[in-house]
Amino acid sequence: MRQAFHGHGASRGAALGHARVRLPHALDVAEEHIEADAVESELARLHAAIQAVRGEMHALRERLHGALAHEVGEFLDLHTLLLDDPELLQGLDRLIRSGRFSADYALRLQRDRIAGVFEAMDDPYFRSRIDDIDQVIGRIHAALHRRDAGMQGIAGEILVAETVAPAELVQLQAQGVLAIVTTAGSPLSHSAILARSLHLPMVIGAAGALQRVNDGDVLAVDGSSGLVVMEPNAADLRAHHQRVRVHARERKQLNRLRREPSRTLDGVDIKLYANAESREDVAEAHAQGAAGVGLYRTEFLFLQRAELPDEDEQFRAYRDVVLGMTGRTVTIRTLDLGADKADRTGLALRDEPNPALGLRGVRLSLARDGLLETQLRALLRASGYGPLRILLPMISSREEVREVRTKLDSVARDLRHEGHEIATHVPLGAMIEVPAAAIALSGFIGAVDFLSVGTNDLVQYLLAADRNNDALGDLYTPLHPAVLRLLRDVIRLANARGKPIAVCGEMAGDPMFAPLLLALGLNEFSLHPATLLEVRRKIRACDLAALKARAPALLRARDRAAILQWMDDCG
Ligand SMILES: C=C(OP(=O)(O)O)C(=O)O
Repeated sequence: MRQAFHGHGASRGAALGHARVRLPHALDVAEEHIEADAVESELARLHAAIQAVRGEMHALRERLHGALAHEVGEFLDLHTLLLDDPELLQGLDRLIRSGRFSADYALRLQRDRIAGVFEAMDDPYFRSRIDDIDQVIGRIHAALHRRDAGMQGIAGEILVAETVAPAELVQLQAQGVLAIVTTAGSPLSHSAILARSLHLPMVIGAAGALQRVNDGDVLAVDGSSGLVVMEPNAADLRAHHQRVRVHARERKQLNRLRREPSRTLDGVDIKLYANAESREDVAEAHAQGAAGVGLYRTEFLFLQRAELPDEDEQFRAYRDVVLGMTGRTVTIRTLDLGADKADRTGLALRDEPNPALGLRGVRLSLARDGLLETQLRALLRASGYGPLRILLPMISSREEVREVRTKLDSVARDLRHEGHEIATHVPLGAMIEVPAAAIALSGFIGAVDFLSVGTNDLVQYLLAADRNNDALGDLYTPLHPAVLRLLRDVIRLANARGKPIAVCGEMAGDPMFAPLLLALGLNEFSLHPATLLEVRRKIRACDLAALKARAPALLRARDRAAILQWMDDCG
């Protein structure tokens, strides 16, 4: 019987196909004992399963590159850590050896024990990690029964689940899943962001779908409006086919925008730069007609390896980005390790009590002998090949900018002395992501050449809401009056002082935020190339003067609902 579910459209695109339902993970295994002489073979079965999961995760990581390697890699690292956790492994062995439990039941006992510890913690971050434990244990359980935890045979089907982890999303896409429908989660979650960059249709928060939909039911999914129809009737099918036609036409039209300017209806050119962290991203940025690279994340060079890249290796990487953009400006951010960007080089501290507030970004670069100098040397050498700007992460004070500036000048003198060809002026900019930097900007704006607002971190620090904690749901959002007012102040000051300013957080890559950012006076965006054309299309439909006239109403908004209303009114 026809039934409709309404969720949030998290990633555009329409899909029609059979449902594959995955009920929330519950290891519903009854208590099961084994004979004494079966202990060794049960242990061997378990160890083989764990080994198979390690192999699966390794293979998954090998398939990742570019932004995916960074975004999904974090989750894979966490899952690998959990998989190698001695307490988990020894606990399982103990339960099988001494308790004579089957491997399945031992897994269930260990899952419940670890989840119990996490559930009892006050810290919502740890509570939210139970999902990761379930995924790791679920993978081992699937491997014990030689099933693929990534749901084999899902090609051409639509997954209906409570949530889907980012790492899984990549695997599901590789397996040919048509679309994803979840009953929980937020459109700003990592998985939603990832689905958008993978162009995989996704609806989030389709309440009731798990209770009503069964394997094999036919679903029509609209990733734009968030509508999911089970057993669609003739009218639904017509609507679906119409959506597919519209979507195909839109893609075609979008592709035509590659060579068009990002110009508002009233003729103002807006610069759309790309965020990148790999050769592939740079090539895509170039192909989509980005004005340049607005944020090149150099962490990519330092992650997933034990030894530091030396000056020459860094130089070659930065030079290739500059060459790849054929004369368009390239903005390279100095190392932003620490907090959620964990490394294996031993540079970042391991056990900080509060890593997001710890030794990260420029603080780490300044604290480690020679680290910044080596990177600045490599960057300045690359500046001999085309326009390059240097961007500093996690700036919170004037002193930090000055310290880097002094080092930059001294490194430039040395390089010239050594006979290197470097640009006469390499602009130095600061990320505005720490509220203190935003508030005290007037005190150091004179010391920088440009600014880039990292809204991902700015929002987390301003609202005291961890960006990686899905349990916080709507609390982590740019749709807060404090965020908008701070953005307005920072953009206004930069514009008044003639300093170029971009927003380079996820917010800039979501077309729905474009009118709001334009109203606040922003002229430059830096975003993942996957959504660049959609943002360009949105900008081309905006009347900048009209939006600016409505900015006071936006800034008067007292809550999220009022901001959303403003966004609705302004299209
Ligand atoms: C772009 C940003 O930096 P990160 O690489 O930490 O997401 C940001 O914080 O908005």
